[in-house]
Amino acid sequence: MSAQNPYHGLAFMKMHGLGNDFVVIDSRDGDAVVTPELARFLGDRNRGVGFDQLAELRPSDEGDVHLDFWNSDGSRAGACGNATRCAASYLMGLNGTDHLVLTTARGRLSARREGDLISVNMGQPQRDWAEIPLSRPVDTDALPLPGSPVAVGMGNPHAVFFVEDAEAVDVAARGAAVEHDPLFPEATNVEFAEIRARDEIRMRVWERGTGITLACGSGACATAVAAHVRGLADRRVRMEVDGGWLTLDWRDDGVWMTGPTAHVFDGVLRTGPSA
Ligand SMILES: N[C@H](CCC[C@H](N)C(=O)O)C(=O)O
Repeated sequence: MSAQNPYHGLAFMKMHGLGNDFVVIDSRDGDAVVTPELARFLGDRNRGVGFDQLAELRPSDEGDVHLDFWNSDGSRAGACGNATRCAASYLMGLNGTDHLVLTTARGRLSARREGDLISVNMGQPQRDWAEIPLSRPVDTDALPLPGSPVAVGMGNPHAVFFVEDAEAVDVAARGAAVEHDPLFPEATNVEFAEIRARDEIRMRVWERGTGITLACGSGACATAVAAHVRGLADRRVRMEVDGGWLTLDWRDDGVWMTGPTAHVFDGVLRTGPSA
């Protein structure tokens, strides 16, 4: 008989924001447990649980909670807006509060309950964003030209392409081609945005380390920033992603993102990656 797996008994929660789905592990009271192997195991939709990102809750000296994020390929993500909103909703429920402060790799983020929705301030876009000059020879079949992307940092990298018709984009082919382009030394998340009006954008996303997802909160923030920087949209926009609608508002104190969250079920592992 084989020895019991060391992850036997590990409790987790399954949550999503607009179908951007997460496994959330609350490790505030003990040691951190997540490793790249555990992330890959839990992220496997056939042999594990399945998620777009894994979030681990840790104690925080500077806020109510600290969050660490992983992608389903085991890589780390510096930011995850929808998982931040989900974790905030969970903790607000536990604490009986409508406001809290979360710390992540990029710093302190404020979250608020707004009726049924949760808002988080994802901070200011990082100042290294820029128009990317695609001056070197480009394989136009591989990159979604015409139009060079706007690179926006929201604690993680994003390349936002503006397109005439977001539905017509082959997100899997184009996204995968851009994700590991040498322009992006840390690889990149890739957004395809169609401007419908100055206050409405349709966006589809290819996430670094995960692939197509139904929503990407930091990507939605990056898209709103990119659209405003290009002069295409106001600072406050509604955004339709594959999983529903978000509101983005680039204020003086950062980019606020508002939308729904869902806590779907809780589970307990019986097995895990082999030790
Ligand atoms: N779904 C997340 C973003 C994940 C980004 C991740 N794929 C990365 O490697 O940066 C969000 O709601 O912001």
